[in-house]
Amino acid sequence: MSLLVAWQLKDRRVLIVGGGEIASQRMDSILVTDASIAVIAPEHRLNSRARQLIACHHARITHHDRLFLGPSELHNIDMVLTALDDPERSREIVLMCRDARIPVNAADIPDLCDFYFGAQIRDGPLQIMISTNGNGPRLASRIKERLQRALSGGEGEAITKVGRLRTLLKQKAPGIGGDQGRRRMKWMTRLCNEWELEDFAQLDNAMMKSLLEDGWEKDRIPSLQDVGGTCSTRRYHQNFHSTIPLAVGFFVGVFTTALITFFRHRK
Ligand SMILES: C[C@@]1(CC(=O)O)c2cc3[nH]c(cc4nc(cc5[nH]c(cc(n2)[C@H]1CCC(=O)O)[C@@](C)(CC(=O)O)[C@@H]5CCC(=O)O)C(CC(=O)O)=C4CCC(=O)O)c(CCC(=O)O)c3CC(=O)O
Ligand SMILES: NC(=O)C1=CN([C@@H]2O[C@H](COP(=O)(O)OP(=O)(O)OC[C@H]3O[C@@H](n4cnc5c(N)ncnc54)[C@H](O)[C@@H]3O)[C@@H](O)[C@H]2O)C=CC1
Repeated sequence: MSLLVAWQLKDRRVLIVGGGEIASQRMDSILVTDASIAVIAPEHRLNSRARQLIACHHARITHHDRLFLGPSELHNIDMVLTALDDPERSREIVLMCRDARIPVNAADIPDLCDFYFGAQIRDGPLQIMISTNGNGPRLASRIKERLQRALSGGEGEAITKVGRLRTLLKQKAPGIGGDQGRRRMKWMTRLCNEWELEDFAQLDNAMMKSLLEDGWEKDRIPSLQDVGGTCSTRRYHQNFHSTIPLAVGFFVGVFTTALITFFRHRK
């Protein structure tokens, strides 16, 4: 099994060796982070996506038109990803990374990887990774599709707004730990538990202000309506869906009673 972490790559340099389909997928994944990227691969064997990414992100990606030379390529590199059609060379590069104590992923040699990629779902600050620890990559992809269907699509926006609210709250009630920190965490936890996830997406600056004034300052959790929001459609649908079986049961009951009464009267 692996340790699942969200790896921060700010101010880090990632080396991608190879320029084919898998290498271009790696570029996409690393571009989401704040790392700078070096790509070593012969120009004539870059696939169209790799070519496009290198052209569009010249401030982030530096392309070196050559085969991987040796350990000198690893100078000042924090992470290495190999995606080569040459397993022997890939293995050699992994061993060079081991010597240099640089974490490495080789797309074709799971046994030698320090970490794996996984199927990813992204929505704003929300990231979900599905790992099968090398057992079934295609199944990871199918599980991703299942999870995508279960999400509303509003989660990213809700998380962004909660992030902004937490920043405002920390400005209002600063400090790390202590009584203030405990009170802050307790209030945020209560708010996140009591509101529907989608409700947070509605928060604008004015609503955040009144949430902090009427909520945080009075040590209570106002409703979404209290701060000027409207009942979320998701909650409406959930309530609506849970009402359907009750309503059907009620009408079936009324109908059956009416039938019994009707036939009794006819006798
Ligand atoms: C160990 C790992 C190393 C790593 O790359 O980090 C690895 C290794 C290998 N994959 C191979 C094959 C395929 N990989 C995919 C797809 C994905 N592979 C991904 C990750 C990983 N692949 C890591 C483990 C992830 C885990 O935990 O399961 C995903 C999730 C993420 C990503 O690549 O970014 C991405 C789906 C992304 C998405 O759809 O969202 C497909 C299907 C397809 O292309 O649709 C196939 C063909 C069908 C099949 O084999 O299942 C082979 C060749 C096997 C052979 O020769 O037979 C090897 C090497 C080997 O196993 O020896
Ligand atoms: N992890 C995964 O999800 C998957 C991994 N793979 C494996 O990933 C590897 C790469 O696959 P693709 O991108 O489809 O291959 P590809 O054939 O499209 O690209 C290979 C690239 O490596 C470059 N290259 C080869 N030797 C090099 C060297 N010494 N220095 C620099 N660049 C070099 C080539 O110029 C080319 O750009 C394969 O070994 C394949 O088995 C394949 C499918 C899925």
